[in-house]
Amino acid sequence: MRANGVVCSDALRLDVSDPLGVHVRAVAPLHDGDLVATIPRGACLTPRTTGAAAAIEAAELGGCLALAVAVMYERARGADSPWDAYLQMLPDRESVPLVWPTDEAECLLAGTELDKIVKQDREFLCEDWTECVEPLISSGELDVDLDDFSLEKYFSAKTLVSSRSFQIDSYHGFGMVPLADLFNHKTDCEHVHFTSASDASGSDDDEDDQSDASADDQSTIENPSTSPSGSRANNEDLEMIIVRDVSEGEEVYNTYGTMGNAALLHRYGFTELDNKYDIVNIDLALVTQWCTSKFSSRHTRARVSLWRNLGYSGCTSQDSEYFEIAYDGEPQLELLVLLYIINLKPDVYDRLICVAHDFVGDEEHDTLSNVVKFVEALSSNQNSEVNGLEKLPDEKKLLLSGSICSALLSLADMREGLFGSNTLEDDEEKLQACSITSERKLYHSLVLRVSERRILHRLRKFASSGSKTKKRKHP
Ligand SMILES: C[S@@+](CC[C@H](N)C(=O)[O-])C[C@H]1O[C@@H](n2cnc3c(N)ncnc32)[C@H](O)[C@@H]1O
Repeated sequence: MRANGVVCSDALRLDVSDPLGVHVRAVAPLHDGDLVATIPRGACLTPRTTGAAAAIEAAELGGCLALAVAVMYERARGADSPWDAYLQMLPDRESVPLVWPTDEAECLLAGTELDKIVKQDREFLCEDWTECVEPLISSGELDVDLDDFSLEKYFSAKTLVSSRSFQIDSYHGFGMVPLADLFNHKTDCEHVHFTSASDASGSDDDEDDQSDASADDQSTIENPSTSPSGSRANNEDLEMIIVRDVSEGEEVYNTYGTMGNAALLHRYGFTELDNKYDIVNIDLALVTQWCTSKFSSRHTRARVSLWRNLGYSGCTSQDSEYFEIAYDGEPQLELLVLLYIINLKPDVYDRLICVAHDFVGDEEHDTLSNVVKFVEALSSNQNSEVNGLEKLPDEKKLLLSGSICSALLSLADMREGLFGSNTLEDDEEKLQACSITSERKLYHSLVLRVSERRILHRLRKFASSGSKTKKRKHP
């Protein structure tokens, strides 16, 4: 296999028999360390290598937006494009939720981590198109037809960029890499790595690209050595190297990173059953909603404020703040601390706010240790608990009082309520009956729903076991 200077080992074969997409297979056994492909950087389609490079630079387009414009431009050039043969091999678009019919996406993703994100992506991409793409084409600088750069074509190009681009190096930024993008993904079991002999890949373009539908965990080329970001091109070829033995006939997998199902579906349009990197999030807004249903709004505001003054916060993205629940159902420590503070008795809370500032330590667990010790010392049942606190073997266990566990159970119910009125078992049955080939969108959205609901189930188990093993009256 040779094209545009791309060289690929004869030991690899492209299997195109699957309607769901191509697979790369080994024709002969491959061994750890084998070099299976070299790809000149100039063969990659990037904002620097495209014929539209000057216009893209003049318009100051960056990151994935610039790459999507490059893809649309080279597609519009047809046979005149040096990437014509490569582009002809690509699907028109990847079936990621961004391009699912709006009603269908809304219905299939309801309650999942992608529910809000996909709606936001659409809004941001429409803004990008109106503010950047349309003016660039209307300026006439590229001498192309606006139809080739329509909003629909922009969305399609974005799906290819999200599912097939790599961050090449600091000079090229994101690019489409022929051949390297033929390998499918397998979590933690990949056979091949994409590497460059040198140069830094640390472009910060993606940080500027707020509208990127997939800025999470962008595929990056591994660099054994790194050098400071530069503005000149590195001419060394990119390489694909075997990192795990492959038997003859076996599919050769790459890895797109360690991603949960929401990220995989968002960016690539597929999911994996039992993906240990799955998480489900609980928004801070849901916690405050629960809190105001039990206490007053004033109580809620004051307790969140104390939690913040102690140096805590949730994870943030776009305009939301949230807490992660891990695959095994364990909640993020910050959520437990917030629930702990919410549940403090008024007199304990009043004493704590006076000294909170002094309790903020360099390490998260120092702050927690200080707070818990202080609260325990004020509590009537201090004897049995204070001794155990000296070593702080596990901060999370310390926080699992009956009231916090019951708060977690309520939050699990509220989060589950976002999925609608059917049950996890209903979704599991639907998934069993669903075809991955003919009902692809339904299948992957059900895997996502089931994965997230199983985590909530494990959160309930976590909370129930916590409240059983630790019958404490405090706080
Ligand atoms: C970089 S391309 C890989 C090559 C691709 N199979 C093709 O047909 O050209 C990424 C796309 O391949 C598909 N894909 C990759 N890994 C997959 C997997 N483990 N299960 C299902 N689809 C996968 C998804 O459609 C994804 O968007």
